[in-house]
Amino acid sequence: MLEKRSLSYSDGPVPVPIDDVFLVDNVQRIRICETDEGVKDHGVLLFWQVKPVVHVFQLSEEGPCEESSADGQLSSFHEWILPAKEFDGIWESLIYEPGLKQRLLRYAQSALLFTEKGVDPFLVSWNRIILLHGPPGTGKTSLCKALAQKLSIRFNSRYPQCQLIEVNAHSLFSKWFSESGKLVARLFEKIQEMVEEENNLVFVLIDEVESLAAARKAALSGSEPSDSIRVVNALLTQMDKLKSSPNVIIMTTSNITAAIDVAFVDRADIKAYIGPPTLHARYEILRSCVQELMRAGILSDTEEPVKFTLPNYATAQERQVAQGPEMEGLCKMLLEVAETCEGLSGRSLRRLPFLTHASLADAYSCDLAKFLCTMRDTAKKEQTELPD
Ligand SMILES: Nc1ncnc2c1ncn2[C@@H]1O[C@H](COP(=O)(O)OP(=O)(O)OP(=O)(O)O)[C@@H](O)[C@H]1O
Repeated sequence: MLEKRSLSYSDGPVPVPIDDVFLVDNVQRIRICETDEGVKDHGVLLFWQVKPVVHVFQLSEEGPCEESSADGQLSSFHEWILPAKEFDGIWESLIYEPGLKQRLLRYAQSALLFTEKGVDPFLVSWNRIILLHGPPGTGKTSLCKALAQKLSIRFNSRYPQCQLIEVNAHSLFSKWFSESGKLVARLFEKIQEMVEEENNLVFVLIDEVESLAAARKAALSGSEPSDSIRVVNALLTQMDKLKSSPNVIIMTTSNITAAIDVAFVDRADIKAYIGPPTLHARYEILRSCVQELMRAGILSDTEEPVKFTLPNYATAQERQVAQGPEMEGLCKMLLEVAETCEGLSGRSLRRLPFLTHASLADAYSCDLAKFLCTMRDTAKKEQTELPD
């Protein structure tokens, strides 16, 4: 398709060409990604200057498989077959400062490549452990899932099967430590089983990893039974054991870095701070929300969904909006809302358009300018409710 049609492409979806029967019959959608890096200053590369890499995949619709303990009380982990339908589109929906997502992706790719090529770990060491930390609601868990999904697609010729095991550390260390020991053992037995199959790529996501530290500290202060410390140690040892398996990547998240077990932080190769969204990210997050409300026909006076696209941050910032003064006004308002939202998390931003809509007097007819005005007021209200 790329060779036949002489068109230029940028990152984003490409409609499946209706004149290509084979594609129409077999392909649901096509997306171009990561062209930005090779192209400087909005330049265009010719076809012979690029080497396109095509990944074809089918999403699994199986859903999560839940593992609960013998008494059925605690659910210790969820298992997903990747690429999963549920994680489709998360990568694109997460907006951070330029380069962050790429850095994580490249790191994981290098880690898998080093193992694949048999680099001696005594000479060059790497751990395949990622730690994302930062305030709540900044998309850490989603980013881990999106990264796993992306890698499962990128590496599907080497690893035709891919799984994500999502463990909630808090549930592992919650109440009964004697029970926790068994949970950890069972969990890692299961992971080990998967890892032994060399065509399997396994991602282990441990959320709220700071509860490890809490458990160890409580044990040291004597307020918890001493086997809690054994549980933490067991987990660390098991993680070390997994290190020798080439086909596993451990991803962890935490809301507070200071509290994470030092022994653990040290093991992580990449420690990325995921902070509250910058102005650029806030504008883009809100723009994608507004765009979706227009697509769904919620933001329009007429029955027809609105078809125009709001300009991106760079264009809005430079005030070079080509579509005329009305659009320039809308951009300015959206920028103002984004400025007002300073300090709000990505999660609150994605909720803001909903709260705005709920506070409208007439929910069935709302034009964009009025909506943006109300959104600014709602954002101010949300701001005042932020903790100090
Ligand atoms: N930078 C961002 N860009 C786009 N959406 C975001 C961003 N940050 C957060 N979100 C939205 O917030 C939601 C919550 O994210 P997620 O649960 O992954 O955050 P978290 O950092 O793991 O939170 P917590 O620490 O409270 O578990 C996501 O589904 C996403 O829609």
